[in-house]
Amino acid sequence: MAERRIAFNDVLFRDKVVLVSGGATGIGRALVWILARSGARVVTCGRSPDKLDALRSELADHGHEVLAVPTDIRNADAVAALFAQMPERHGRLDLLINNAGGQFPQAAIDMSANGFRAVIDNNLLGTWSMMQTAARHWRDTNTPGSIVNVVAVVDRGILGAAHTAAARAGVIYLSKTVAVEWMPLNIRVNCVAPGTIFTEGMAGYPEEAKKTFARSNPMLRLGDPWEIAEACLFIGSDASSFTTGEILRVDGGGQLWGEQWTQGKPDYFAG
Ligand SMILES: CCCCCCCCCCC/C=C/C(=O)SCCNC(=O)CCNC(=O)[C@H](O)C(C)(C)COP(=O)(O)OP(=O)(O)OC[C@H]1O[C@@H](n2cnc3c(N)ncnc32)[C@H](O)[C@@H]1OP(=O)(O)O
Ligand SMILES: NC(=O)C1=CN([C@@H]2O[C@H](COP(=O)(O)OP(=O)(O)OC[C@H]3O[C@@H](n4cnc5c(N)ncnc54)[C@H](OP(=O)(O)O)[C@@H]3O)[C@@H](O)[C@H]2O)C=CC1
Repeated sequence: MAERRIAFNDVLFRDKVVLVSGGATGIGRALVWILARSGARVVTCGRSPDKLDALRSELADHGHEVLAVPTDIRNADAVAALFAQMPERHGRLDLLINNAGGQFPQAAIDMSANGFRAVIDNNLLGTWSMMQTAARHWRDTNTPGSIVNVVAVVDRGILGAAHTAAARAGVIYLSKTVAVEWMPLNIRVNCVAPGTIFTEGMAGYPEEAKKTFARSNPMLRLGDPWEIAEACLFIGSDASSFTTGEILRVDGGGQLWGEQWTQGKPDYFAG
């Protein structure tokens, strides 16, 4: 990531302040790298201080300074404290990328109330807390802003992940709604929906399921975190200044052809 080619020039983000949630691993880590190398001042957060320390030192080894603040996006006080640090450190915020999230694969019929709630809390309520806090900051400082929410391709549901399908659909329709409500505040709100992307997050999925992930799209391969990061850069930046309320699917065509079973394909559908 220190060397990889970037599709955009290095002017787009020079001196912009960008907050990326969940930046220590996977797609978030690619985002932090690409933004830092594009000249942005990057702030990130996550629950694990150890993972954030590792990220910070990896970037520092290549001359990039990143502010990484342990924060659980489900905790409203922690989110407020995170946002309070930014003006102090960087003077402003230009772009928020809500990438933090996660779920576990399980048949909907077996989900406990608490398990379902945990995923809604993380992906819908946590993301909303970040969105609203950012919007209030931009309103109160009378400055423009841009939000990118990393969601998922929910058009055909997400088999074996009903909780996250519900949460991501919630984020998509929240985004469409506030894209209009917040336009008078000069805030754009868009979503990037990754297909199946090879990240650390895959560790929690059964081997049987993982063997089939490449067949979730007509390219017959997994996506790469960098491919999602570049899409976020495009839609979050001035390169897409006339775009708001949009969902950019980056899934190798998976919304058109392919199957994704997070728990493996049941016998009923086999053959
Ligand atoms: C986004 C769409 C993806 C679609 C699928 C794509 C398929 C291929 C993708 C492979 C690549 C990865 C995709 C990713 O999304 S990667 C991101 C994955 N990363 C993570 O999921 C990590 C973050 N996840 C979590 O932190 C947790 O899973 C979560 C937030 C959901 C819960 O955290 P919390 O700390 O609140 O959890 P608790 O331990 O307190 O448990 C709360 C209840 O949830 C139940 N639970 C938790 N884990 C499981 C499990 N593995 N199986 C069943 N139930 C689980 C837990 O039992 C609690 O409920 P109860 O009190 O009733 O027991
Ligand atoms: N990979 C894929 O195929 C797909 C991924 N996505 C979504 O893209 C995003 C990134 O996924 P990916 O990179 O694969 O997964 P990872 O698990 O690698 O990354 C998720 C990051 O979010 C952080 N995080 C999770 N919950 C919280 C929380 N409550 N507060 C703060 N940080 C949190 C994690 O750090 P920590 O555990 O330290 O908090 C972690 O660094 C997620 O929202 C994911 O669901 C969507 C579709 C497909």
